[in-house]
Amino acid sequence: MPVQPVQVAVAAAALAGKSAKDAGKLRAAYAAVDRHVKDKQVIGIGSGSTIVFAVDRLAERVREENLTVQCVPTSFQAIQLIRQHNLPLSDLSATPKIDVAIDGADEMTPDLACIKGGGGCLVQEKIVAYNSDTFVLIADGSKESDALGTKWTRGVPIEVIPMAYVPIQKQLEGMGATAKLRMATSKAGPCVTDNGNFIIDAHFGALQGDSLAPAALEKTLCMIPGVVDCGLFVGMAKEAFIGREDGTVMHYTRD
Ligand SMILES: O=C[C@H](O)[C@H](O)[C@H](O)COP(=O)(O)O
Repeated sequence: MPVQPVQVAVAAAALAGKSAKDAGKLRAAYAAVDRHVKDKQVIGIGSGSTIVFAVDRLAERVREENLTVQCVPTSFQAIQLIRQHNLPLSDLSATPKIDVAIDGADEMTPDLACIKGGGGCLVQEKIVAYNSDTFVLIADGSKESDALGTKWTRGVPIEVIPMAYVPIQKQLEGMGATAKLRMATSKAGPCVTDNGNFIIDAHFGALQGDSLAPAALEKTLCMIPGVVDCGLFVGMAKEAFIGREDGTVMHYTRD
């Protein structure tokens, strides 16, 4: 897969006080917004910490260039970000065809397969990505990986219907995974998603080999009754911008 460095113009003030990791997220986010956002587009807004920088830059460009855009959120967090920046909020009913969706990733391989859902948002993210002409990942350099499951070892997030979580957990354990029900922080009990479901984090080790290859595992997991979707996104992203700690931004493209 082609990968090459790209130039990104970022004002020094935007980087002031940021850690090298956050600066990497910011540069990646700015690179994606600057290359992909155009007037009159419908834009999918992802979730997580990296997308915050993308929405900042999007709002700046909308103000400065007087752009007209529609923003389709992938989570409640994204709705809040869109509203806080006074950007036009849309949804898939009003604007079912998205021009470009931009979103973060927890781990990504050079073929742009990735694990998502570390922040509990994956189902709406996958729907928005699927309905986009172009799905673009943004991340800092810690997310680059040769094999999924080797850097992000908390497990593949799997969103499940609450009444089915125990049999699904047992099935995942039978497949050799360490499968944990994700618990909430600052609330007693399980983490409840924006869709009212639970998340099981299933760690299988490196996702390699016939049955554990990301594409095969994604299909297997999504076939289990009670599974709504999983955080494996394979063959979806067309491009990724990765901001490394040395200040470079690498641009991955998939043929
Ligand atoms: O559930 C969260 C989403 O999938 C995020 O896009 C993913 O976890 C990456 O988040 P961050 O940008 O904070 O690394």
